[in-house]
Amino acid sequence: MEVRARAPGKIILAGEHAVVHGSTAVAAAIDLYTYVTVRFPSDSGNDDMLKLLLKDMALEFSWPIHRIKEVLPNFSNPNPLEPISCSPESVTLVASLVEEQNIPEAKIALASGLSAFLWLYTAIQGYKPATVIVTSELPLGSGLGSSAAYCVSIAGALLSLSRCVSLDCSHQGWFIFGESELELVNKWAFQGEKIIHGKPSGIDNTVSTYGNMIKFKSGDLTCIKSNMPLKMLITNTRVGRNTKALVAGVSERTVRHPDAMKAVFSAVDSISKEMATIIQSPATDDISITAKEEKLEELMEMNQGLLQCMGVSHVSIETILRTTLKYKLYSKLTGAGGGGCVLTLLPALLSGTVVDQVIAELDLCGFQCLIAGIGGRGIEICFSSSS
Ligand SMILES: Nc1ncnc2c1ncn2[C@@H]1O[C@H](COP(=O)(O)OP(=O)(O)O)[C@@H](O)[C@H]1O
Ligand SMILES: C[C@@](O)(CCOP(=O)(O)O)CC(=O)O
Ligand SMILES: [Mg+2]
Repeated sequence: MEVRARAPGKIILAGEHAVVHGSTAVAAAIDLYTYVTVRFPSDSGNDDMLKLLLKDMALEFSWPIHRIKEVLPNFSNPNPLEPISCSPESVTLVASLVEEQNIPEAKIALASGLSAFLWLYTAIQGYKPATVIVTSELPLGSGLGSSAAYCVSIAGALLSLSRCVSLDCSHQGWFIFGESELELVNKWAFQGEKIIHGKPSGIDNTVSTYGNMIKFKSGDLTCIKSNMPLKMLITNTRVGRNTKALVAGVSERTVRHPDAMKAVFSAVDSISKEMATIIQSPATDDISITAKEEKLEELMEMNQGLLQCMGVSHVSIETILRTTLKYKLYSKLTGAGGGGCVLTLLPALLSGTVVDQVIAELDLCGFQCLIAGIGGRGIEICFSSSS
C-alpha cells in the first residue's frame, strides 16, 4: 500500500507580512502542486531506514531508524489526532540529524525542509521505516508557498496512513479529506511551517489545505466566492530569498518603529478587507467588472507601497513594476518578497497581444512568466496498492 498526496501552492493577493502581525490577508490556491508519496517497507524492501527522495533535484537522504530513536527518544508514542507543538529543543535535535546528511552547499536552504520532514514524520508515524518521494511543480523559495505545499502534502500523506484516521483505501483516484481530517492536516502542517518560516501566520498552510480563495486573520479563515474573472500573471524574478529571514527583518523593523509599523499594518488590514469585498461584490457586465478591476489595481499598488515601507521589495521587483506599468498594468510582490514572484492583474478585456508583449519584455529581462489557475482545490490524496 502506498499513498500519494498533492497540495497546491498559493498567491497572496494582499496582506503578506502584515498577516504575521495580525492584519487581514487574502490568498488563493494555484494549480501548481507538490506531490508526496509514502511507501512502507513491504513494498520498497527498505527495512530499517527512513528515506527521503527529492526527485526533482535527484537528491536522496536516509536515516537509520535506530539513529532517529537515539536522537529523538521522546517521539516513541505519537498520537496523530493530537498535534504537538515543535519545541525549540526538538527542532535542534532534528537539525542535528539533518547535519549528518551530505547536503550540497548550493542546496543548503533545503536543511530546514529536511528538518520539517523528519519532525513531522517521527511525530506522526514514530519510528516506522519508509520511503518518501517528493516532487513539485512549484519553484522553491519564490513566494508561491512551496514550503506550505510541502508540509501540507507530507502531513496529509502521513495522516492518511495512520490507523487513527479511517479512510476508504479502495477509493479510486484523487479524493478530499473530511472536515476533521483537513483541520488535523492544517495543524500538523503549521508545525512544519514553523520549522521553515520561524514565525508563520498560518495563511499558506491554510490555503494549501483548504484550497479556494480565503480571507485570513489571526488563524481564522473565511472562504471568498469570487464574482469576477480574476486573472493574474505571475512573474518570477528568479532572485532567491528566504522567507524566514524576511519575516524576521520585518519584525526587527517593527521593534525599531512600533508606532509607524502599527499604522502600516493597519492600512494593510483595510486594503485586504476592501479587496475581499470587491472580489465578492456582484458584477453583471463588462463596465462593472472593469470598475472593480480598477479598484483592485489601486489597492495592489497601495499594498506594494506598504510592502516597500516594510523593507521587503527588491530591485528586480521594482523592474517588473515599471515594466508592467508601461502597459498600464498594475503589480505587487507576492509572498515574502526580497525577490521571488510578482503578481500582475490582467483585466478581463485586455487583449492577448498586450499580454504577449508584456510577457516577451519580462522574458527579455531574464524573468520567468506563468499564468496559473487560481482558487482551485486544496490537499487531495490517492491510494494505490503498490508500485
Ligand atoms: N519540494 C520540496 N522539497 C524539499 N524542500 C522543500 C520543498 N518545497 C519547499 N521546501 C522547503 O521550503 C523552503 C522554501 O520555503 P520558503 O523560503 O518559505 O519559500 P516559499 O514557501 O515561498 O517557496 C526550501 O528551501 C525547502 O527547505
Ligand atoms: C510573508 C508571509 O506572509 C508569506 C510567506 O510566503 P512564502 O513563504 O514567501 O510563499 C509569511 C507568513 O504569512 O507566514
Ligand atoms: Mg514559505
